[in-house]
Amino acid sequence: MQVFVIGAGGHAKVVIDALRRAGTTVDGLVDADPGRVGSTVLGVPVLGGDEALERCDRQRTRVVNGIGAVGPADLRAKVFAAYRARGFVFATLVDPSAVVGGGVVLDEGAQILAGAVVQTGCRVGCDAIVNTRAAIDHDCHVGAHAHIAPGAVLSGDVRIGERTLVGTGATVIQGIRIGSGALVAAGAVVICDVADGARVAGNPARPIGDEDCR
Ligand SMILES: CC(=O)SCCNC(=O)CCNC(=O)[C@H](O)C(C)(C)COP(=O)(O)OP(=O)(O)OC[C@H]1O[C@@H](n2cnc3c(N)ncnc32)[C@H](O)[C@@H]1OP(=O)(O)O
Repeated sequence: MQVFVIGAGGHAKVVIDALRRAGTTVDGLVDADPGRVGSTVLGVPVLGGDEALERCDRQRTRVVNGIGAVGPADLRAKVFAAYRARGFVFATLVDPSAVVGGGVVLDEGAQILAGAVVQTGCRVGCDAIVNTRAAIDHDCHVGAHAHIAPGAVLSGDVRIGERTLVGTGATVIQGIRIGSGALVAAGAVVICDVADGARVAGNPARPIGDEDCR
């Protein structure tokens, strides 16, 4: 099986490193920036733009999303959809230092990174990231393309909508529902539900901008 990482920035670097720890060789990177073609990331060559993989046998190729997200993950989701439409399959990635409980469901392309903990009964949606040392307790559902950033904590039975960012070091108490395309700021403590598209920050988390925290 050949493995290619999409993107050649910081998240791609972390993903390559995790894949190697898991015993997987990365054959190349693709990146939309023509200026990066011919360069290397951790010794892995940037082969070209999206067209670079066109002739790959889809059955013998896996791709890994190396595009990070510091807000709602619109670009990451768009790239995932475009590659799926071209017949590519995304590899699911679990860093060997992560703990994944019994019965956890990881959908296609989910990424569980170094030191993360995903407790029993959780589901991590397509292309979602559980980043470095994030902790997700029992029975949480993380939506497709959502990003649980480094050190964030979800207590039990939390729901996170698609493309939502739960920022670095944020804490979400048990049973909370956070909508799609939302943003929880770094360090926030979320004690009430958050609407689709809302941005919240602080302890307790309150809206920044015009959105409601219900
Ligand atoms: C491996 C990796 O690197 S993964 C990366 C993960 N990254 C993150 O988690 C970053 C999450 N982003 C944040 O927390 C950002 O600060 C954001 C998105 C919430 C705000 O960013 P911006 O849109 O640029 O807003 P801005 O910095 O102008 O702040 C707007 C207001 O919110 C406040 N604010 C911003 N961030 C926070 C925060 N984390 N906690 C509390 N208040 C905050 C600001 O003080 C400001 O308040 P004011 O209007 O009273 O002055």
